[in-house]
Amino acid sequence: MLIIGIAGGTGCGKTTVVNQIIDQLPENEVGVISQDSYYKDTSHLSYDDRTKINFDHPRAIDFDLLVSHLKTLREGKPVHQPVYSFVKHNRTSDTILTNPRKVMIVEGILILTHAEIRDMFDIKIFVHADSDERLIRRLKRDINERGRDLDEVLTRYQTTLKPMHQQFIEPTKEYADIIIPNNKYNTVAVDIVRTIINEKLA
Ligand SMILES: Nc1ncnc2c1ncn2[C@@H]1O[C@H](COP(=O)(O)OP(=O)(O)O)[C@@H](O)[C@H]1O
Ligand SMILES: O=c1ccn([C@@H]2O[C@H](COP(=O)(O)O)[C@@H](O)[C@H]2O)c(=O)[nH]1
Repeated sequence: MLIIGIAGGTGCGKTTVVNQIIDQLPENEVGVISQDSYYKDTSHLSYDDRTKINFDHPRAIDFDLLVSHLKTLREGKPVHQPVYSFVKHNRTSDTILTNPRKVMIVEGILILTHAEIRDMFDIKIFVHADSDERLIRRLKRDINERGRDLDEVLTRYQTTLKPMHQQFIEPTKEYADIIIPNNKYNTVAVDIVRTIINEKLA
């Protein structure tokens, strides 16, 4: 199994890059794990308390479960990947049966902060977009798709997104084997990663 980790700050385009990579690959050969699925279960908190969580700090992630799922997949066994609701700020009661594939892509803002997970990756990729570009994309996406308003996104950006990015996410760029500049759509970089995957699948 080839495991590829794709990190980068919120709005840099990780999900988009992953979708572009897998779009032209055989469905049953490549699997995707999203770090967002592994936000800790916070059902014991009220909605109001959940909105106050710092979702950009590594402690918000259930890394133990993510490590255990990656190990299970590497052993050739399926896992039940949790499903997360950004609207409710919580895990749902659903899971997605995720089967082991020849190539597994793991994507998320904080995946390169965790040494054990980092060591499981055969290839580490960091997607870069400038912070103003990321903020604009995040604003549009969170208002259109995640039930937020302008004030919520800007306040969260100032209080947690920006400081957590500087403290935890940006420093992990140094672990990357490949850095993808993504201020604009980068089809060349996507093609290169797909070529590497195709070699593994051949
Ligand atoms: N290169 C790009 N140029 C312009 N918009 C982009 C680009 N990549 C992604 N987007 C848009 O920005 C938003 C955030 O992208 P997404 O892939 O969800 O980022 P991430 O997963 O890193 O948070 C989405 O609405 C997406 O369509
Ligand atoms: O309930 C939640 C959980 C997380 N977030 C934000 O999501 C991003 C990470 O997802 P990307 O797709 O990489 O943007 C992170 O910055 C959290 O702040 C949230 O808004 N609500």
